[in-house]
Amino acid sequence: MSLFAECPLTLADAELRYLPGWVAAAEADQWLQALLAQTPWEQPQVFLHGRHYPVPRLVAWYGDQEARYRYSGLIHTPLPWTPLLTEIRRRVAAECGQPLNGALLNYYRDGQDSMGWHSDDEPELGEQPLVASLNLGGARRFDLRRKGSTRIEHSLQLEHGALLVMAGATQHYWQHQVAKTRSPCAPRLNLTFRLIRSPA
Ligand SMILES: O=C(O)CCC(=O)C(=O)O
Ligand SMILES: [Fe+2]
Repeated sequence: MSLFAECPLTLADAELRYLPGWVAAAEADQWLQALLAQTPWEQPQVFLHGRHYPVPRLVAWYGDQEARYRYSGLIHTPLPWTPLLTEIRRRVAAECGQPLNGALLNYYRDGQDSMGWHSDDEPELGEQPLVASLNLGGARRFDLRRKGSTRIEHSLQLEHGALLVMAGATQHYWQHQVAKTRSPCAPRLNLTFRLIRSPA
C-alpha cells in the first residue's frame, strides 16, 4: 500500500494526506499549552515594495544545528530542539517515514494573523520536499490554488490534533495560504516539519 493511500485528498499533481485526530485531544492540549509558554516567539520584518512590514504572526525556527533556513527573505539559525519538540519530531518523522531536521512554528494569535500565498519550494528543501504540518488550537481554513492561478481549488479546516502531510510535486504545482478571517477563532499553533537538504 502506498504511504499516501489512507486519507488522500484527490488533487491532481499533488500528494496530500490529511490525518484528523493524529494526536489525541488531551495530549494536543498539553502540547499547545507547553509550546505557547516555552517558545521564544519573534515577529520578523519583511522588506516588500520598499517598506518594512512585520509578518502577521509570531514565529520560531527549531532544528539540527546545520539546518539554516531562509523564509520571509531572512536566514534563520535554528534554536536547539527542546525535549517536547524532540518527541513530537520523532513521532512526525515515524509517520512520514523519513528524517526531518527542522520545524517552523507559526503562532496565529487571532483571525487577523495569517500567512499569504506561497509554496514551500526553497532550494534548500531539494526536489519534491515533504512538509508535515501539525495543527494545535483553533481550527483555520487552509486554501490551495495552482501556481499562476487566483482561483482557490481546495480548502480544508486544519483542526486541533490534525497532521497534514504535503509531498511529491505539491510544492511544485500548488500554493497555499491561511487567510485572515473576521470569524472569531481561538489561538492556533502550526508546526511545519521539514528536511533541509542543503542549508542556506
Ligand atoms: O499555518 C499553516 O497551516 C501553514 C503554514 C505554512 O504554510 C508554512 O509554515 O509554510
Ligand atoms: Fe507553507
